[in-house]
Amino acid sequence: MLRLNKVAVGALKDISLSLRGGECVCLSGPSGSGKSRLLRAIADLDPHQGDVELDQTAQGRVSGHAWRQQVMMVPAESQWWCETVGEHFHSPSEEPPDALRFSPDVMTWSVSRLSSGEKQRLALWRALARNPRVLLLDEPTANLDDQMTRQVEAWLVDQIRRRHLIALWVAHDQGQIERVSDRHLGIRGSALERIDGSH
Ligand SMILES: Nc1ncnc2c1ncn2[C@@H]1O[C@H](COP(=O)(O)OP(=O)(O)OP(=O)(O)O)[C@@H](O)[C@H]1O
Repeated sequence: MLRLNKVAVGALKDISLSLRGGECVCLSGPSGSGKSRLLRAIADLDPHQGDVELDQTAQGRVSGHAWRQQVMMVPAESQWWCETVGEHFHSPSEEPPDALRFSPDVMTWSVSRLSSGEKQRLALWRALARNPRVLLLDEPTANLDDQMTRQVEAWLVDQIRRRHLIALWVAHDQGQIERVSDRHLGIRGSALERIDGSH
């Protein structure tokens, strides 16, 4: 269980929330309303007020590095710091999941050739390959076409269910939110509200 207790970051105040394993919670809100900042605060990448706790371990009790091994954020723009794709994985011999539609030699690819959509799919795989407890997804399909979006959505939801991951997923597209979310929270001013019609 991931718990936020009275978290305040940027314009958001008093955010209290519990997220369970295997549950996919979508977060929406106007541009600039603070979605990415909230994810960064949960990942201990931005300073904030209030408490964040994972399975009774408070964020402040472990190093940022150790926290982020469990609480993995996949930002909208992924970072790549080595020359080849495989150097970013602990097990470069791993086969790419079918849903991501890569050829088996993708680990040998140079990062410089990657399209934005390839980077996005690889960043998702890289995050899951590290076996986190929590996935913080910032518009994970923003660079993908409709068909690939559906495939990646289905793959992510399946991974979230099977691995019992805690997932907070920033999304703008109402259709996507309806397809993937168990719960839909929207930013309204400084607060989070449950959006009507979420199941
Ligand atoms: N480190 C920071 N210090 C001060 N202000 C920041 C910082 N990071 C972001 N902001 C500001 O906080 C606000 C929220 O930014 P954030 O990136 O969280 O928005 P968002 O809801 O994710 O928007 P979008 O949908 O456009 O990606 C913006 O006005 C942004 O300029």
